[in-house]
Amino acid sequence: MAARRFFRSFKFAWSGIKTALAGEQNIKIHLLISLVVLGTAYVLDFSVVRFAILFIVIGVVISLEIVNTALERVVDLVTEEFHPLAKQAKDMAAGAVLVFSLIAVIIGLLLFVKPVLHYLF
Ligand SMILES: Nc1ncnc2c1ncn2[C@@H]1O[C@H](COP(=O)(O)OP(=O)(O)OP(=O)(O)O)[C@@H](O)[C@H]1O
Repeated sequence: MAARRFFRSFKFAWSGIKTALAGEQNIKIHLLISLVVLGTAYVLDFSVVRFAILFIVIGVVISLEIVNTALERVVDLVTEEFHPLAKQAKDMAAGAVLVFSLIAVIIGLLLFVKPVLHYLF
């Protein structure tokens, strides 16, 4: 019973990921960039710890994008009229994505600048 409930929840979660991917260009772009970043890390012979950091950052960025998309859907469900609270909710969710995206860029620079320079020169 518990296992069946777990697999049902997993199916719904997987369906949510597919819906977000189908409807959101941003998430597709994030996935593409993530693959390029992981490929580059492989070429640069990154350590396990560096790969783990990359996976955490990629996971958080994509998860935040999905939560942001879910929140946009809920706001649109509540009102299609202009409402200051709808604006605040959407803008704050977008702000959360932006905050972590900036952190991700800083982490990326910290991880990649030295190895890339070492690889090139
Ligand atoms: N019902 C609303 N009332 C007031 N402002 C809104 C409303 N819906 C959207 N907005 C404003 O317009 C902006 C764009 O809204 P939209 O729904 O297109 O989201 P988006 O951030 O562009 O999403 P997407 O990632 O799908 O492009 C929001 O960030 C918000 O500032």
